Amino acid sequence: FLTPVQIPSKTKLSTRGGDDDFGDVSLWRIEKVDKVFGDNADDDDVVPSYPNPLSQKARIPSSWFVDEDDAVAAKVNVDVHQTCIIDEEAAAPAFMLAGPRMEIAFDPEVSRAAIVTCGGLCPGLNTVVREVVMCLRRQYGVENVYGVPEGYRGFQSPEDWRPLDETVVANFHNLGGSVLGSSRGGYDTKAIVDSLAAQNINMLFVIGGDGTLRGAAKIAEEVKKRGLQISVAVIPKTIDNDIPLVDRTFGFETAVEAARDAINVANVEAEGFPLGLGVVKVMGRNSGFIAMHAALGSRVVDLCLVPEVDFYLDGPGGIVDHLAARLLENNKAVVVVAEGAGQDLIAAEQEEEGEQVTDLSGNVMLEDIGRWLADKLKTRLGDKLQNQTKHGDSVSIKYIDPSYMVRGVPPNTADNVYCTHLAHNAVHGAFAGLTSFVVGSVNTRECFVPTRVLVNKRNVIDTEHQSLWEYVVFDTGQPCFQTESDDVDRRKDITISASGGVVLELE
Ligand SMILES: Nc1ncnc2c1ncn2[C@@H]1O[C@H](COP(=O)(O)OP(=O)(O)OP(=O)(O)O)[C@@H](O)[C@H]1O
Ligand SMILES: O=P(O)(O)OC[C@H]1O[C@](O)(CO)[C@@H](O)[C@@H]1O
Ligand SMILES: [Mg+2]
Repeated sequence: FLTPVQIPSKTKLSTRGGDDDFGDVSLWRIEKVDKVFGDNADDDDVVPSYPNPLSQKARIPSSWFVDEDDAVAAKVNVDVHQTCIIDEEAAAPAFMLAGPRMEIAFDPEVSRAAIVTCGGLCPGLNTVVREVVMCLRRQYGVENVYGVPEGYRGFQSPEDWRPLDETVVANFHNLGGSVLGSSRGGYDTKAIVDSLAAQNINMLFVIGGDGTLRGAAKIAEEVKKRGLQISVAVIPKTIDNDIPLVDRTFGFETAVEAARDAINVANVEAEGFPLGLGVVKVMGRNSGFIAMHAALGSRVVDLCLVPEVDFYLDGPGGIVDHLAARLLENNKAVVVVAEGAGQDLIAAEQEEEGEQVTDLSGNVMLEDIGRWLADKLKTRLGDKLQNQTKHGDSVSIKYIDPSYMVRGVPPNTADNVYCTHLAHNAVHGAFAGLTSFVVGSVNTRECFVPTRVLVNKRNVIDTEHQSLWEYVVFDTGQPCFQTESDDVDRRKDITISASGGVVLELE
């Protein structure tokens, strides 16, 4: 599946020296997603082909259709002297460009599709469902589209599946939460594929986060093992933005706006009281993107704590000194703490290592860093600032945990537009006969990323390169807790995700 794109040997390529003629080199390798009808040459012969109904519509220009080898480069920073990659190993993958193909692999008249929403609720879930239905029915003429209720476990009760059409979903894009319902746990590969086969489904659209994606990869694998022709398309969803490689997940920006509102209230409270200290805890599980973006967006934050950067309370360079100085200087301060930050500090205080509590999906439940931090700061700053002010004020802590307020809201316009891109391209990918792919924006271009490239990886804040995190440290003036890691080659290592993230390999 690694088809190097050969450039004619006479192509002149500027390079840092040596002769200009490299002979045949691969400019990049295109990561091709799996095909529903088999991924080796013999199967290609049997891949059915139908004209895309879109191409029958007079007003659609042929330029709207995408060719097989159109791709999106995953790496955006390359060494300025190197305009092509000679060493195959160094070659960054490029991902297949999303979009409609002139020829499609499924007959729309007999296609039957299922849509499922899994994991935590997220602004935009219903918009994706709406747009998958609209694209299937209006652009491809598919009659039978079903909504699977309550996440993966809904496959076990096909009698509860909801027929979806343009009328049913008309107002979905204005609704928060999931009209179909979601859940955690309840995953059973065999039961899911049995149900897909029994209901003659040939396209499955899975909307979920990192956990859902792991499940979808297993479904696609089982489908392939059984020789079934079912396309499994994943639309990545999570307010945490912890899906790697893609620029962002839908719902994230809406959640950031809601978190920013909570931070602004904390600032109002902090400004309204002598030595007011606003402390805000925000969701994001093991990544700090919501905290980082909301802190930057509000511009009133003196300290932003994220899971990716360890911090300490006491002593030189600790957060207590930093906040004490800010409170004495401005008579107020605001702290944003991501819910996954500081878990090591809480664990260090617990006598014996407790049994890790997990949710129904196996996610480790987090300790409440917000309350823990507010309590610690109240005592430490109380002592430190005692009698430091004219009226002998002590610190006045205003603790805000917006919790589900950041994800239960309807999607903002930017997320609704993004959901439309993702949903329609998931349908185009399925009709192209592709499977086990995640549709997402990489360097602002929608493409199909093979699910296998994303499984067991997490998008985390990039604290090593010129990225958003640097602006946080500049803007808040907070202690920079990172040690200088000199083994980072700043030129070649890149930030793939536009939200200032890099890929963390999970063990
Ligand atoms: N490794 C796995 N294999 C199969 N299914 C999984 C796996 N991990 C999670 N799932 C299933 O995927 C679904 C969603 O997972 P999870 O609850 O972790 O939410 P998520 O998809 O990560 O979304 P979010 O992070 O936004 O909550 C659940 O039904 C869960 O059982
Ligand atoms: O929905 P639950 O099970 O309460 O889980 C909350 C978690 O879900 C998320 O909203 C999405 O993963 C996290 O940010 C948060 O920690
Ligand atoms: Mg998750």
